[in-house]
Amino acid sequence: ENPRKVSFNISCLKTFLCSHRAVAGSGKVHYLPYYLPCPEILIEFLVLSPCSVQRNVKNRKSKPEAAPLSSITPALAEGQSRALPVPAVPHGLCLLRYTRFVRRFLDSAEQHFLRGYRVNYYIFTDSPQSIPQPQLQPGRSLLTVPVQRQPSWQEISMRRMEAISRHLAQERHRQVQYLFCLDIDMVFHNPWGPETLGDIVAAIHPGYFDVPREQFPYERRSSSAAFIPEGEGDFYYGGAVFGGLVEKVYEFTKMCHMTILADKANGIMAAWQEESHLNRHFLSHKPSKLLSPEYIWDDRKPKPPQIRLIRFSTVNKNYKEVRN
Ligand SMILES: CC(=O)N[C@H]1[C@@H](OP(=O)(O)OP(=O)(O)OC[C@H]2O[C@@H](n3ccc(=O)[nH]c3=O)[C@H](O)[C@@H]2O)O[C@H](CO)[C@H](O)[C@@H]1O
Ligand SMILES: [Mn+2]
Repeated sequence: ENPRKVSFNISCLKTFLCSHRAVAGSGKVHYLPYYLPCPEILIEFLVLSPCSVQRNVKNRKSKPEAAPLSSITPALAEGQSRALPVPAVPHGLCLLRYTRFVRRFLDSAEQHFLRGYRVNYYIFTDSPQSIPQPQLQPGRSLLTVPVQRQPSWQEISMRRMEAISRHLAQERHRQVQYLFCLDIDMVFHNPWGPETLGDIVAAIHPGYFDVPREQFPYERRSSSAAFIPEGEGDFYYGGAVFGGLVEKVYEFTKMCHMTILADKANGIMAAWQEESHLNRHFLSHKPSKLLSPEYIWDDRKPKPPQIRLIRFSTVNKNYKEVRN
């Protein structure tokens, strides 16, 4: 079987053919001036000035450069993993009641996540003492990174862009080539192999792979730095899975953190928090690899025929109980 064969149809592919005349809010993306305490952040923010946002939208090629949807068979994935051991790091975040998801995440990752590779797990948590220390395969280790408690689930979810970029800046992961940043309320059901490695990797959100672009829940208010006008956008990407080369992920998380701070200074929170900023970023900086929803499924959704294998999926959780 041809391993490059796309495993399912995505009707939103047709949206590439649409023209993209709309320019961000007719070119007007205004940020109010605000104070940022860290000089490093200020310098980076200049990159995101209104004119560069507008230019990116205008110059956008009508076809994204994203790689075809990944559908390499597990057999090939495993064969490759033995040949090319590359260290990889999944970063999970669990604050408040989300520590309960850690064990299932780790146990299933040991079975399915990049088997045969050296892997360091980093769990970002406000409660290091409650993180289980399961037996890991040789060459794999688990580290906890303490992070501050946050006042709301929205803030927790958004702050991971800051936490990851800070952590990468400090650690300079010399040995590590690739990393993935993953929601912790998820579990591996099937192999996640080296077919997922790429410069900068995004995944198509399982709720939007078969809906027209007009229905993507992008941020639609032009006062937000995550704004995407009608008629723009390639895919709706999920916030729960992104990754790539360490340097690229560092740049990516730093940029998203900046745009989140810009919104915060303007008193606005994007429709889907950091996921909206991630989607805006990937509009002008195309991911080099796109993972199918096989890699970011949801246990509550039945498996449609287009999805061959559910590899990584959100567990069915009680939102009220874990978030409040
Ligand atoms: C499948 C998918 O793409 N999911 C995204 C979606 O909803 P989700 O429903 O998946 O959001 P969620 O409740 O899983 O929160 C995202 C993540 O933040 C962490 N967390 C959250 C709350 C908390 O009290 N403690 C804690 O540790 C944890 O790692 C969790 O996995 O939208 C969120 C932002 O609104 C994120 O972008 C998620 O990645
Ligand atoms: Mn989640």
